[in-house]
Amino acid sequence: MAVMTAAIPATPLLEARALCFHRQDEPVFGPLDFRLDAGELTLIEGDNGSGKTTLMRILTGLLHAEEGELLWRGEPLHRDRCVGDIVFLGHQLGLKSELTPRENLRVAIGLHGHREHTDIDAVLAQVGLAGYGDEPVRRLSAGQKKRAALARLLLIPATLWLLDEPYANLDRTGIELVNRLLAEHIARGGAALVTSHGAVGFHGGEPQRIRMHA
Ligand SMILES: Nc1ncnc2c1ncn2[C@@H]1O[C@H](COP(=O)(O)OP(=O)(O)OP(=O)(O)O)[C@@H](O)[C@H]1O
Repeated sequence: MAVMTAAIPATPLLEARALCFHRQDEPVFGPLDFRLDAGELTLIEGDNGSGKTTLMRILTGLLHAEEGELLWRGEPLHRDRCVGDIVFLGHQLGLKSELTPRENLRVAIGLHGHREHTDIDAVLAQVGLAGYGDEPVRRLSAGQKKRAALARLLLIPATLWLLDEPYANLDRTGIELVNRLLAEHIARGGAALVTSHGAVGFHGGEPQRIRMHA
């Protein structure tokens, strides 16, 4: 006799259920529902001011959404529980301008851990900063600073990348670099939420989309 077994849906990496955010009682966005699984890339789309950066800040624990649920691996998302597992690259790149890229990367590894089989020199070369590792960050161009921030993504073992306008300030090879890094991250079972006002030339198939509106 054949035994029928119902498929049990796997717990998503990240799930939002009826998530809403208000400022001074004015809605910024929501209710928002989405799920993100390992090996998936999702684009967050919306007009200026629709709440994309706000959502990213909520996901990193910098802001709190009073309404709705946010689950990380099936449990309420708390910053302490996902330190090192979620990394945010926003408009502020999180680099100390007096330190060199190499020193900044050492700090990042010290705070968030070190991904296996990676080293700083190889990663600097990968992002096009070979020869700039020992320059203070303040002497780098905007695009070079962005590349130094992208290098951090490669060195720490985070599963979820939150990238807010990752293509800003990058030239054509930099844009290709972001697309390649995303494709590799997704292929090794990582996940990414990405905002962009430009077209995203992601190589790993058609991404999911979240549309933000108040
Ligand atoms: N620090 C703040 N204090 C008060 N209101 C803010 C603050 N930051 C953002 N807002 C407001 O929250 C709303 C959402 O802003 P947010 O930066 O999340 O939008 P966004 O979709 O990322 O916009 P953009 O596409 O322009 O980057 C906007 O109306 C904005 O004015």
